[in-house]
Amino acid sequence: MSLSVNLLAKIAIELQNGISQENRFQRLISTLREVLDCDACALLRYEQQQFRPLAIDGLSPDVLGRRFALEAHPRLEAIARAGDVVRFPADSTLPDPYDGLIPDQEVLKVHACVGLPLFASQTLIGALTMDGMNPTQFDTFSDEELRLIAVLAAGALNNALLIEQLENHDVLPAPHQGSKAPDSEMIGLSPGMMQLKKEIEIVAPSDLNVLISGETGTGKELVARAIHRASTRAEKPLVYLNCAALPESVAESELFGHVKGAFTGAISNRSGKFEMAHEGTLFLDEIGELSLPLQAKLLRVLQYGDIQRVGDDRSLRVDVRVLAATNRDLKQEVLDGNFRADLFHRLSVFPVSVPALRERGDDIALLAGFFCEQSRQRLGLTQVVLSQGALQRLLHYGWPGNIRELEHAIYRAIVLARATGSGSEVVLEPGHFALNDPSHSPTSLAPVVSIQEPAPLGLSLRDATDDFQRRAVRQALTHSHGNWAAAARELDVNVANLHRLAKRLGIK
Ligand SMILES: Nc1ncnc2c1ncn2[C@@H]1O[C@H](COP(=O)(O)OP(=O)(O)OP(=O)(O)O)[C@@H](O)[C@H]1O
Repeated sequence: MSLSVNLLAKIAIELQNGISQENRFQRLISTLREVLDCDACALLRYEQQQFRPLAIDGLSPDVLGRRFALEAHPRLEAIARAGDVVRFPADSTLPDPYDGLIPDQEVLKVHACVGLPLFASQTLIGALTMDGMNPTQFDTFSDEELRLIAVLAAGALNNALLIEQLENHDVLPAPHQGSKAPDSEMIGLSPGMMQLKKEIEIVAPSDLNVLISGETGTGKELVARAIHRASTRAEKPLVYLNCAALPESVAESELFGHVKGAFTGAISNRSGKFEMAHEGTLFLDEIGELSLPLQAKLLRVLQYGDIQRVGDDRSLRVDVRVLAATNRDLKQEVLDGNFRADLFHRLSVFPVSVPALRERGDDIALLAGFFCEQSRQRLGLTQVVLSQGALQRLLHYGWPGNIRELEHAIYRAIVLARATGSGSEVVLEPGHFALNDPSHSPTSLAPVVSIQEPAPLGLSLRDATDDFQRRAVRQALTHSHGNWAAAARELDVNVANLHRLAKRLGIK
């Protein structure tokens, strides 16, 4: 079958109809899959040397969260470089980015594969990929016909992107709104995440202080980065300070700096985080851990916009936007007398709440795909596939440690699967995930695991050490009913160090 005028007209009309719809990309891809009779079809956006799936049909849901770096995917690189229709030979040995990701096709052997680069004013903006299990599936379509589809799809994609920009009120991208760095992209399409992204867009260009709340590991730091990146201060520094890891003795100097001789050890003048963040943004992580005396000093800066270095009488004016994050219920902390009400109101001019992973539905699949692809590259593997069983397991787990826990779980599962399997293609099965808490409630603690159990075989020394430390910390937290100070005493470590360690291990 070749494309009749009627079929081409159908594609054009469907594309046009879909443009203003929210699911515009999905409509585009479903029409193409039907008309071209593909087994799998994807529309990818090209940005910063990587392809990002915008819509997929016939592919595993986690593909939507994967990011395909050009350098790591020779087929996609060929499409990006070609400038025209690319028909891969059915027996091509170039690895296929969708190998193992088409349901019921565990291994993509001989198959038909066509890639269409999409251009707007000679700039590559995306690609369409089509896969068919019948090696001759696309032979009936001429290059001319496929080119026509590419032109129609490129037009639709470009229009949709323009509409998106207009809806976001940025007709032309301002310099400070440059594309996000690939490693700080916020993955997620669930209603909660879409709402959060909207709120970030609204608040970023204002100069308001923002209080970002959410459970541990939900991505509060990522939200802070996104706000800074989309603000008028983007070209200036974003300075980070974790209030939980701040020993009381040096906290004031860390925040406001000190002058030479202010205290023993102050051998020279030193600027604090506020000065470093001048004209930029200061991100105060775990603000709920700040002591009451320091809260009073912070409030002063927010009120009057000046600071005093420790040991100095003079005031320095600073222009800093403060973003603060907490996983505590700060309102409750105010009621309990642990947090100043006036500071709370100053910080939470615009409160933003980051949803827990268990409330994000299918985002779990997207994030799992994102971390599979990230770990695949990190470990130099050819392919990492999430089996249906494993995906179901992830979807039904409570994720008390949220995205950080998912990220670590995927990485650990891949290391395990690699150690027990052979070759560089890894399939993650439910057994590779040690998730013990399917009925998580927000107050439940991490599962109790005996630290006597040996580490799983096949882990590197570093992974085995991490595994042991993770168990020890969890056990101490269980004994202390979640009281970090008591857990730190049991483990004989400093509480700030324990917070840091737990964060690195994905426990908090
Ligand atoms: N939407 C997301 N897409 C991709 N990665 C994410 C997303 N949200 C969080 N992450 C990743 O999860 C990890 C934890 O995120 P982050 O440190 O921002 O969480 P947090 O809420 O600040 O945690 P804590 O309360 O412990 O400080 C990071 O590696 C981050 O890159």
